[in-house]
Amino acid sequence: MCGIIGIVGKSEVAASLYDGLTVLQHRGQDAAGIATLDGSRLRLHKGPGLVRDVFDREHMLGLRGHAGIGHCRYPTAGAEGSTEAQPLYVNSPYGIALAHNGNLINTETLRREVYEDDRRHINTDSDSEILLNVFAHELQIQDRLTLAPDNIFKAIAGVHRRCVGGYAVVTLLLGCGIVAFRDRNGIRPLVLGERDTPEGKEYAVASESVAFDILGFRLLRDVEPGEAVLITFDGQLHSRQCAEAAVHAPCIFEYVYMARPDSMMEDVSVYKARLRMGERLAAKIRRLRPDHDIEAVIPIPDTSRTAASSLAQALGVPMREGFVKNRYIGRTFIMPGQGERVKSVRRKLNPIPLEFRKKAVLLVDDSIVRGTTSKQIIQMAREAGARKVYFASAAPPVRYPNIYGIDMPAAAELVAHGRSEAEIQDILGTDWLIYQDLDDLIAAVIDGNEELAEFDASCFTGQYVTGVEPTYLRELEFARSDEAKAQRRQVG
Ligand SMILES: O=P(O)(O)OC[C@H]1O[C@H](OP(=O)(O)OP(=O)(O)O)[C@H](O)[C@@H]1O
Ligand SMILES: NC(=O)CC[C@H](N)C(=O)O
Ligand SMILES: [Mg+2]
Repeated sequence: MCGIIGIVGKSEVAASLYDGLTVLQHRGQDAAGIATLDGSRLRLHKGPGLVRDVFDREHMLGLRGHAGIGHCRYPTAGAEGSTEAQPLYVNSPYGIALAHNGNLINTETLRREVYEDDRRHINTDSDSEILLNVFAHELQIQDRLTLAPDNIFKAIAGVHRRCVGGYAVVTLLLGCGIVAFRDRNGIRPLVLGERDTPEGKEYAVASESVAFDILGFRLLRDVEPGEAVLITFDGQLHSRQCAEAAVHAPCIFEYVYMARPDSMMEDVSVYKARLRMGERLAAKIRRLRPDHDIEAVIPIPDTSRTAASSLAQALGVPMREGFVKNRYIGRTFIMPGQGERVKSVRRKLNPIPLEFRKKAVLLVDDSIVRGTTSKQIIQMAREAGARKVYFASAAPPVRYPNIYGIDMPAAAELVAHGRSEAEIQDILGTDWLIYQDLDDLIAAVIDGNEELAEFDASCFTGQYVTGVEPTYLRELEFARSDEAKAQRRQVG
C-alpha cells in the first residue's frame, strides 16, 4: 500500500503535503517524496525511510510552489529503498510527475508495448514507471502544444484501456495542473477535498480523508471508479468519467487493516466498520460457545483495538491491555522481509504478565496473514501464565495473494493457504481459533453504505475482479516471495 496526496493551493503547499504524508505514513514506510511546481520548474525530493527522515529544513525550503504531490511507499513491485521512490518524473511530453498507490498486473505486456510501440525506455522494475509512461504516451498522441481538459481526459481513457490492476494515481502535469484518477473498479481509495482561504478555494486529493482533517480541508467525496479529476493551477476543478462501467469493488482489506480508523472511505467510517466487525465476531463466538469461559479480551495493538473493544462489550467481558506496543517500531506487516518481521514483533509488543496469569484470555487481531504476529503473541501469552489462550481474527482466513497493491504475493507464505482452520489453530498454538465469516465482514462494511455491493475480497476468496492470468500469479510469487527479496538484497 502507499499513501498519495496532491494539492493545488493559493500559497506554498510543501508544508501541507509534508503534514498530509505524515498522517498517511501507516500506508507506506519504505520511502517518501514530494514534487512541487515552482514557476515553470519541477522541484522534487525523495528518498528511503519515513517522511520525517526524508525531509530536512533545506529540502522543504527547496520545495517551492503553490501546487504539488506527495507519496509514501510500501513496495509491491521492483526494488525497495531509494531507486524506485516516488514521485517519478518524465520530461516528455510537458513534464509529468506521478505518484501511484496500487499494483498493475499486466506489466509485462505493457513493458513490451511501451518499448516496441511507444518507443519509451523503462529503467526500473517499478509498475508505476510503466504507468507513468503509458500516461505520457497517451498525452503525447493528443498532439497539442497546450493541453485542454478534454485532451487530458482522453489520455486517461487510454490509460484505463491499457492498464489492468488496482491504481489510484495523482500526477503533476506541468503547464496544466494536478490530475488524479482511480482504476475502473475503484479498488484503491482516493478522496477529493476543498479548503477556503482568503485568496480563494484550494483543492486536494488524497488516499484517505484523515489527511484532509489535519490540513483543514473538507471532504467533498470519493473520486469515482474510472473517474479523473483535473485541478488546474489557477484553481478550476474539472472531472469526467473516463472508463467504461465496471463493477465497483473497493478493497475490503482497507477496512480490515490498511486505513486509519479516523478515515471515511466510500462514505463508510472505517472506525464504525471495525466496531461492527467486533460485534459480528462476538455473535459468532456466542453462537459457537454459549458457555465460553473467556475472562478477558486482549487486543493486539494497534489496528485490532477498535474491533476488540466492541467484541468485548458485546460479549460482556472486560477488555484489558495485555500488550504494550513500542510506538517507535513501524507496522510489522508492511516490512519487506520475514526475518525483520519476526524480530520486530517481539521488540514491538511486550506483555503485562498480570493480565494473563491463570486467566482464559481471548486475543483479538484484525487479521492473520503470515501468522508472524499471532504465533509469537500466543506464545508470549502462555509464557505470561495464561490458563487458556484463544485467538480471534476480525477478518476471514487470508488464503490467496493480493495483486492490487498489498504485498502478499506468495500464497505459500500465508499461514491459511491450503489449510483448514483446525490445522491453522495447531500451527499457531492456540486453544481455539475463531475467524470472522466473510459475509459478516462484508455486512460490517456495507452497513455503513448500503450502495456498496461488491468488494475486492480476493485475498479471502481467490476471485480477482479484473481477472488474472495464472502465469502472472506464478511470476509474482517467483519475483516477490520473501526468499526472492532476500536474494535480491544479498546480490544488491
Ligand atoms: O499474520 P501477520 O503476517 O503477522 O500479519 C497480521 C498482523 O500484521 C498487522 O499488524 P502490524 O504490526 O503491521 O500493524 P498494527 O500496529 O497497525 O496492528 C495486523 O494488524 C496483524 O497484527
Ligand atoms: N503499495 C503500493 O501502492 C505500491 C505502488 C507501486 N506498485 C510500487 O511498488 O511502488
Ligand atoms: Mg497488528
